[in-house]
Amino acid sequence: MEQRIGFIGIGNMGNAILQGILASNIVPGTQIYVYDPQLDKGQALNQSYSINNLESARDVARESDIVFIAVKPNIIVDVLNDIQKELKKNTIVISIAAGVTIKTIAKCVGYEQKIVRVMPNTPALVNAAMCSITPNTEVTDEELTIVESLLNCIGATEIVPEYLIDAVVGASGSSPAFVFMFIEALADGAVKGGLARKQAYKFAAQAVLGSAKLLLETGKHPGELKDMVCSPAGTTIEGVQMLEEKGFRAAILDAVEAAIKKSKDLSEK
Ligand SMILES: NC(=O)C1=CN([C@@H]2O[C@H](COP(=O)(O)OP(=O)(O)OC[C@H]3O[C@@H](n4cnc5c(N)ncnc54)[C@H](O)[C@@H]3O)[C@@H](O)[C@H]2O)C=CC1
Ligand SMILES: O=C(O)[C@@H]1CCC=N1
Repeated sequence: MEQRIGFIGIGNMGNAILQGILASNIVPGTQIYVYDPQLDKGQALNQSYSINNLESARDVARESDIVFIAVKPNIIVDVLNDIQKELKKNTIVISIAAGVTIKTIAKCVGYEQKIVRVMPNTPALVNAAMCSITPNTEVTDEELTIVESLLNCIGATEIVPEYLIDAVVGASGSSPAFVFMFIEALADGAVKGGLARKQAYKFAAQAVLGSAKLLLETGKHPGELKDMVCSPAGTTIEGVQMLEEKGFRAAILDAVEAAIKKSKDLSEK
């Protein structure tokens, strides 16, 4: 890929995307420009890849053809206003901020600028992200394909219209936190049953990982896969009944709905 890629903010998510792109070798480190105030100026970052650690967000914007803005939502407007004059006509601005709309971004960088909203999740740190991608009308199909191939370096992608990003937040942006709570609870139960804590996390996490893989790879309905585990008069159906009694499905549905609502509220601010 010949484009120069910028990163403004390389915390959890920015760094995960950066590492995925570096590991995939689709862009050489010499074509990557980063700025994060938490890095010392000139600090060697990924020395073996020779990436460029610049002194300001503006410097990154000036050098880049595609720039990832991976700062917290509360400062993104300031960052966009700061870099706006440095963007070229064809620079693609990619925001991963939750609750910051394309309109808000366009107000800062101009309505003719190419803008893409992406909603990733923390499994990006282990190349297992799920990212939604939403381009504005200035982005061509060819440019969208380039953005997709960059994000495919950290996991799977789907293109969605902007009004569905809030639902993506509920389904995959925020949901890793819910899944970790589930794994923690599974392990607590196993510890109660006598398993050592460390082994309990391994059994619980591998069961979640394997179940997700089984669903994705077979394409079967989750209900059918659940039924495959429930032997007549067996152990599992006892647990299933307990989850139904305690309102497990309703609790998850409510949690996702709450995350979606918050995402919508943030977007409307
Ligand atoms: N953490 C998550 O699960 C997800 C986060 N996001 C979005 O990703 C964005 C980043 O979140 P995280 O990586 O979790 O946060 P983080 O706090 O780990 O990273 C933000 C980085 O921005 C840097 N920064 C602060 N001011 C800056 C400036 N003026 N210029 C350049 N860099 C600056 C900070 O030093 C920090 O390293 C947020 O907008 C969030 O909404 C989206 C999906 C999932
Ligand atoms: O909690 C948040 O606001 C971010 C966005 C999606 C996941 N984490």
